[in-house]
Amino acid sequence: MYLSRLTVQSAIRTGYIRLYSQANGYNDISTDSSYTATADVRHPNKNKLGGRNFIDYMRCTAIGGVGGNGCVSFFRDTMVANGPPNGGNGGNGGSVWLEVDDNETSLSCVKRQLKARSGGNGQGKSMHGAGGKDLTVKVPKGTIVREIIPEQPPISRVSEKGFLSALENEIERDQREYRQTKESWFVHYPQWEQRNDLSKVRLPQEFKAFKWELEHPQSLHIDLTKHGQRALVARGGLGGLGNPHFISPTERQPHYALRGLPGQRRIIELELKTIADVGLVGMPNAGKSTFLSAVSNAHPKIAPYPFTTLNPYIGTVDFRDTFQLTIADIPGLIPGAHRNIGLGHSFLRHIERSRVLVYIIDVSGDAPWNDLLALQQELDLYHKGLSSRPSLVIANKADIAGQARRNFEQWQQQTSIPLIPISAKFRKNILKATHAIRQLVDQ
Ligand SMILES: Nc1nc2c(ncn2[C@@H]2O[C@H](COP(=O)(O)OP(=O)(O)OP(=O)(O)O)[C@@H](O)[C@H]2O)c(=O)[nH]1
Ligand SMILES: [Mg+2]
Repeated sequence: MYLSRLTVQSAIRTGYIRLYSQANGYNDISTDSSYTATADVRHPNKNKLGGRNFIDYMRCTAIGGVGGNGCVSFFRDTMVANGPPNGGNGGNGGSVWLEVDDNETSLSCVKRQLKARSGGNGQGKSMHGAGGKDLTVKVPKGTIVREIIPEQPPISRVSEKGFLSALENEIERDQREYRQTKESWFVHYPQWEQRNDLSKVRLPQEFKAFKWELEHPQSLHIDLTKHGQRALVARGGLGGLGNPHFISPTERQPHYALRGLPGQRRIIELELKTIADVGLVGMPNAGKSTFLSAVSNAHPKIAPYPFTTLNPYIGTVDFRDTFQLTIADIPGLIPGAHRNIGLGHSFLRHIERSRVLVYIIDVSGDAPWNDLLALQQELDLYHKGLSSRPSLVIANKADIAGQARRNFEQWQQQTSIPLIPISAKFRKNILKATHAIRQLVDQ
């Protein structure tokens, strides 16, 4: 059966694949080798598939709030014409945090730009500015945060010949730039820009340290794995200092104050790699979602056409002795998934961290053992050695008389991997399957 790229894409998106498949024998899709050989079904952005908003990878910019400026002000009263300085300090800018929340399942709520609030400016009468509010963004458990370091500008090259003079020029330019930037760190009293001499003013140590931190950022790589875990992704800028801070024996009435510093700015990459004890792997239509809904509290969509499940579902299995297991159901895999056929294999990241893999195979199909080999091959092509994780095979649809039993008996004789026949639809032999899975997880 040949399915053109457009037909399948639009059919999946609009749900028409059900009609299309019913007319063409949809059950053959997962096992028909011509399907895998000829179909070139690509999804440029699987996240947008079907209008769903499940997102497991994104890039965003985190920007800490700007610190408020310090204030230049002097005490004034009816009897005091030139009182002492009393400008308040600026408030610190807010920081951007990521926090794990178990109720989140996708990165779809994370905005492209995460910006915290700025600090308030200082005011006269020693009134300090308010601190900017932090921005806390909720992310699902299993989110990995990495920083993307922008490309550095090329280092200037100095020719061998005029080496010393070129070096001198460069140092002079650096000093000029430093003076200019130092000027820009201060606010002046009105019409005092020319009169203020900032050459001898020393910057506070914490400002220098913060500036150094801004210019030499530590790269970020955090794995958020526990509920409530927080990660600081962009620090808010420091608030500026009011003019009383600059009083010295030689300068009793400073007419300048320090500006607030900008917050950290980072481009970060968020990747969600779901954390579940068990990952379900299988061809489309094998009954993965039916199995998950039979054993757990999850209710994924179940339908008799391939690629019903388009994003991972996590279910929790409760045992009588309060033991709990989490199981991840992911979209079906087909041979060639590593070449982006079907839904591709990018969603395999959601079972990459599972300790145990459970293959759900439709035992009523032709040569189900070939399905297992194809799945293992795809797993290894995604991540070498992934298929050697502890695993077992659930031979589903054992209720289909005749073919299922013949296949199962033949298969059992030729394999060493544990095979458990079940009927997920009719809830048969489910307990045996869950206990076998638990044993594997316990090991
Ligand atoms: N007869 C029988 N049918 C089953 C059994 N388990 C699942 N089915 C049917 O198989 C079809 C596909 O089931 P799903 O659970 O959606 O399959 P899936 O593996 O999640 O499929 P995708 O999400 O598309 O990868 C549905 O019509 C189910 O009713 C079973 O044990 N016996
Ligand atoms: Mg499914």
